[in-house]
Amino acid sequence: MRHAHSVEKVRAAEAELMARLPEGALMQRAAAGLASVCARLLGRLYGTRVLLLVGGGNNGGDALYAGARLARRGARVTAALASPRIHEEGLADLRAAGGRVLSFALLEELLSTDGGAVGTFAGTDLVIDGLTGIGGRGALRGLYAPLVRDLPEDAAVVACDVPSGVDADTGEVEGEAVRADVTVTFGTFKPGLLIDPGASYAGVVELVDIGLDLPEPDVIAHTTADVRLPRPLPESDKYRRGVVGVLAGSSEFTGAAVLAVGGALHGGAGMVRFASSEPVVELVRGRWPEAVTTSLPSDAQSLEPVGRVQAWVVGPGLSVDSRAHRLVHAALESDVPVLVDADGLNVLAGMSEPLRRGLLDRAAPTVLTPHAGELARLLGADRSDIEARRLAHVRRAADELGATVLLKGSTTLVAAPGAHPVLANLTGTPWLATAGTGDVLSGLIGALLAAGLPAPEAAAHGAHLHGLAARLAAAPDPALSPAPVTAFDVLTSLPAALRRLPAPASP
Ligand SMILES: NC(=O)C1=CN([C@@H]2O[C@H](COP(=O)(O)OP(=O)(O)OC[C@H]3O[C@@H](n4cnc5c(N)ncnc54)[C@H](OP(=O)(O)O)[C@@H]3O)[C@@H](O)[C@H]2O)[C@@H](O)CC1
Ligand SMILES: [K+]
Repeated sequence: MRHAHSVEKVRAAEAELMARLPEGALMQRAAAGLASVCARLLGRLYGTRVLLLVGGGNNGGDALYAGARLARRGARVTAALASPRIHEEGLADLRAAGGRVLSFALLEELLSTDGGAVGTFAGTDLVIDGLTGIGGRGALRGLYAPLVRDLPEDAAVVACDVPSGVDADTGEVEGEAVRADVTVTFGTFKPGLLIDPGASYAGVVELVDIGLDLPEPDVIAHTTADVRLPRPLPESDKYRRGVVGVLAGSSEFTGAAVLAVGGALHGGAGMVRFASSEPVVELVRGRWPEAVTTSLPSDAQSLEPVGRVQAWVVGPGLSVDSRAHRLVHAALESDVPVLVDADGLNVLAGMSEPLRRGLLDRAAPTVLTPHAGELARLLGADRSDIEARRLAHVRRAADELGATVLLKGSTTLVAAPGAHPVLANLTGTPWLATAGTGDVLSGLIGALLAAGLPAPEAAAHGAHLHGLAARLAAAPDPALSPAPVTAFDVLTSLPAALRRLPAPASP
């Protein structure tokens, strides 16, 4: 499990530790960790060319001390000073170790010429980015932005703590930011390293322990070893493994129903009950004879004819007409966990606030699985604002809507109401950005809810498995390059993804 803490918590833990350590000891721990990762990446240090991007804060200090360590082992180190104020002891140490310095004035002049710094930096083997760390705020200013634009293309880039230009707390990137191959982060992950767009700038993240004593994390991310599902016992019958009810599809959209039912079946449901209008039912029955189906008349008021279920999935391809409204109402008025997706969310977004609040105020858990556009409609917010500030919005949505909210995206986030850590799913892949994959996900999470998993876990584990399945579908053989996948490929790769999980936990 990866833990990430807010800047505020990191600063408090640092202050507490620094009070007990000799002056500068913590920075030396950070610099030693950074230098050792760089040395490992370079393999041979003697004669290699290292460029330090040095900002005006302690992040720059880390880079200078790490550069001095590399210089003492034979590397040719140059520090580009991007601020008129520089960590003095760090700079003195680099000079003492034989490092070269490109002063602020010279750098300013260089960056203002036509070719910028590109020519001067040519031949660099490794760049250490020490412009901003947890103290970085907003778009890069001054020399920082043009410097980042002029980085040598062939060099490996190692970010110190956080890629400069990425907001450590949120992953927001305003304008320019360093694209790192590796980020060496200190003490704990920062939320911005796990959440896009920041996560996509961080490359491989290496954690260096500097001895911080940290409280509860703000964001967590699972590895596959953390995804533990209940084990079906020898005496488990289909009811104990969980019966999922799927309410999906309309005359306009039929495929979503097939995919959602398939997601539930491949996700390990003991049984899937499916209900919709007759033509959709026929299609689902044709593809999944194992599903138990019910044709509902368009004016059906109750879900009683469908039979007893342990969780409902409502929404994929449902349309937003009066029938869709009745089905969403009926599912949410039940006493079992409900997942609302796609058109189900649009139905909720179209309701008056008091009506929606009343429906979502239920004893059993509710999971909502919007993408940014659907969440924007639900919260009355701007889609681009949701994309840029995903963490804040998913937290707010969970609290305001009183439900577990899974916000889809290249890093899918899961938040539950209250002060719990938000989960960032790291298995996502661009291959998942294709029509119908969301329908598979809703069926899959429905199966996990029906199996009795708490809502946040069902959503988190569902997202993990779904991403893993997409990766396996895109590249079944890791030696081959990945190929585009369809939602159906993701569906049929779910069993392979499930086989990668650790041995299931006993209930
Ligand atoms: N504390 C500790 O014990 C330890 C801390 N450690 C290290 O310290 C780092 C935190 O250091 P920090 O607090 O000095 O902040 P930092 O990230 O260097 O940034 C501040 C500088 O950046 C500038 N700046 C900001 N935004 C900017 C922008 N958009 N565009 C341009 N400039 C911008 C800002 O300028 P100003 O706003 O003051 O003009 C200021 O000069 C942390 O990430 C870790 O690496 C480790 O050694 C372990 C021990
Ligand atoms: K940095």
